[in-house]
Amino acid sequence: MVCDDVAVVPPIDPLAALRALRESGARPAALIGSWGGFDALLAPAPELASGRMPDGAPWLGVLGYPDVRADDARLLPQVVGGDPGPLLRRDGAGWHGELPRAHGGGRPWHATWRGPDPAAHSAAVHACKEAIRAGDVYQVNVCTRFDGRLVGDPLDMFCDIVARTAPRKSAFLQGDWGALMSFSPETFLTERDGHVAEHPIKGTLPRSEPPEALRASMKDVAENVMIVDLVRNDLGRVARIGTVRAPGLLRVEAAPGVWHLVSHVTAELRPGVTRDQLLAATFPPASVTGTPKIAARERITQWERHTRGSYTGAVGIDHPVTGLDLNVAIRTVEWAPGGTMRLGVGGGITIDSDPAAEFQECLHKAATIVSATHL
Ligand SMILES: C=C(O[C@@H]1C=C(C(=O)O)C=C[C@H]1O)C(=O)O
Repeated sequence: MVCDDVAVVPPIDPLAALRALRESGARPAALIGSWGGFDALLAPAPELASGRMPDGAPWLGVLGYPDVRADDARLLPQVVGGDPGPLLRRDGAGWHGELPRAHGGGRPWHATWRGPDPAAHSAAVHACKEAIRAGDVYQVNVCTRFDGRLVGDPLDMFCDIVARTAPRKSAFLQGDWGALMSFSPETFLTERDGHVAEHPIKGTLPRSEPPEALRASMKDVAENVMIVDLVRNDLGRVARIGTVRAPGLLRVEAAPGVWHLVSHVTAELRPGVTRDQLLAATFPPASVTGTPKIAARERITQWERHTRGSYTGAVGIDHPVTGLDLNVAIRTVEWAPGGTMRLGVGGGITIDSDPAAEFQECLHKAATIVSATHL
């Protein structure tokens, strides 16, 4: 195609399209990777408001982790969502919807991060192992946090990190309340025509290790299977009897910087189950809480030093063209106007956990985000 100074070619790369939408003055949202049968969904001007949950109408947004520590306030509202409006969608056949005609270039940004406190994390891991020994819990996902500052527009940080790392389920949301940059590899929950699925991840090794080592690790396999059982239990509360299945167990998949073990659990919803009931049965996600779930959530609030915020909640969409499709909001950066950022990291703790190795695993999970600079 021939371009001159004035001719403008519609961008076909979703990240270029996202940047072009910014030039039009709107505050676009984006879901990029694998979402409801599409590899990119762009909402040029979504109507996002604090507190709006999925209720069966078209919805795009974030559901933050519900629990808070009394001494650590949230950075962003717990729930932000609303009507995505017209969606630009890209699949194997190309784009559906009219792409912006503007050209959207990148702008420089600079992020600085302070890492989590190893001693506090280690204390939480020890407390967890004691609780497992006492028979209170079997596994708890124990988390900590990086704190950061961004000079620049979070949209540019999001685009550069997605371009470099291609997470399976990345998402970008923004508003007066702040912004969310989600670089998640994990699908939490999908639903379409009564078919429901969860794809829990549990088991992690850095990409420098051979992937076979993950399937050979008793600890990682046990961690995953415990969470599959919890997911089966969660879905069983809203599924037709006899329909909960685990058709794929312990598959090794590549994610930015790490290998993961991924399992797949499916079910048929009982007729009449509402979005509210489905989320009440399954949210917050099994893989980022622990088992038994209620006990694990109580312990998390005692042992972790930080309110998780959006981290370990879910980001996604509920729409006639995609069905319900939510990620687990891990590898997810919260940004508040002014530049403060938070990035939670954590992992499943079992009786076999070594505190130092668990801390190292947190660093591996964060590495592709906290080491990123403007390209
Ligand atoms: C909690 C995180 O990840 C979760 C814990 C995992 C593990 O323990 O192996 C793997 C994927 C996630 O379900 C995180 O990335 O912060």
